[in-house]
Amino acid sequence: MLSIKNLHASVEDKAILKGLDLEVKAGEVHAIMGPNGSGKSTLGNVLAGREAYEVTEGEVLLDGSDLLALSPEDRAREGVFLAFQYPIEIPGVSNINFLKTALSEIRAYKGLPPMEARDFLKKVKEKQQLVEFDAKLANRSLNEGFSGGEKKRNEIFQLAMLEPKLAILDETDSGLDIDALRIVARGVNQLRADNNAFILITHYQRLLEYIVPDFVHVLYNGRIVRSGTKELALELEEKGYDWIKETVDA
Ligand SMILES: Nc1ncnc2c1ncn2[C@@H]1O[C@H](COP(=O)(O)OP(=O)(O)OP(=O)(O)O)[C@@H](O)[C@H]1O
Repeated sequence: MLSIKNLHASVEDKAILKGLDLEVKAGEVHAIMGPNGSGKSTLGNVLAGREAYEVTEGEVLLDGSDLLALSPEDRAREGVFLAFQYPIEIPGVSNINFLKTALSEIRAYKGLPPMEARDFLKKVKEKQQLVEFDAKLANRSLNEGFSGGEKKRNEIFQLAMLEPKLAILDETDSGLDIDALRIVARGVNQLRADNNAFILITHYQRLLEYIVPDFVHVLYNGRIVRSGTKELALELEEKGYDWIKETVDA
């Protein structure tokens, strides 16, 4: 599904990603861990196509097509979803209207007409139940005044509604409490399927107790320097990152 080869990217002329390789297949969940400042969020931002991030070398293919050639909007239409650490608030735009517009955009891109109102509402109900999302939140303005946990719930609800091919969840922030972690975990577990993939950026071994990833990668100094299974996350928890830095820097 996603193939990243020798990716180099800079922010304000500072090289952050320095030859990153990553292969993600459909049906897989990959966790990306690594010390502060190693480039984890930068990777998410580069994949989503955010402006400040300049790719200087390498390629990213999504189902064999050049992802980097697409605008951020078209990446989203192609099914790439990036959940930010701090989702924006849009007063005056209800969650439901936002999702209706987003879904119509995705369908139009695929040459499909907008969903019938009845079908859309059925889908809203079904997905609300699936991810246990409060109907009252769905009708409020997008993220306005939402608590951290409610924003997380909303993020998972958006995921459920938009059914992206590739979801990148940046959960780096230490402000997530245990409930928010559980919300994210439950949602991801419900939505995991053979035709989608997840990249979870996280500092938490704890999150990975709830979502068992197929692979764990350590990003250090702009490259993936170690990959393994969930045992690698346990090892990191126990030993910290210094042993990895020592082997890489040696
Ligand atoms: N928009 C930006 N402007 C300037 N510098 C940036 C920007 N985005 C990232 N950087 C810099 O790039 C480096 C990598 O940041 P990034 O957020 O990707 O690391 P991270 O691995 O996610 O870190 P953390 O674990 O602390 O969240 C940092 O030195 C950061 O200051």
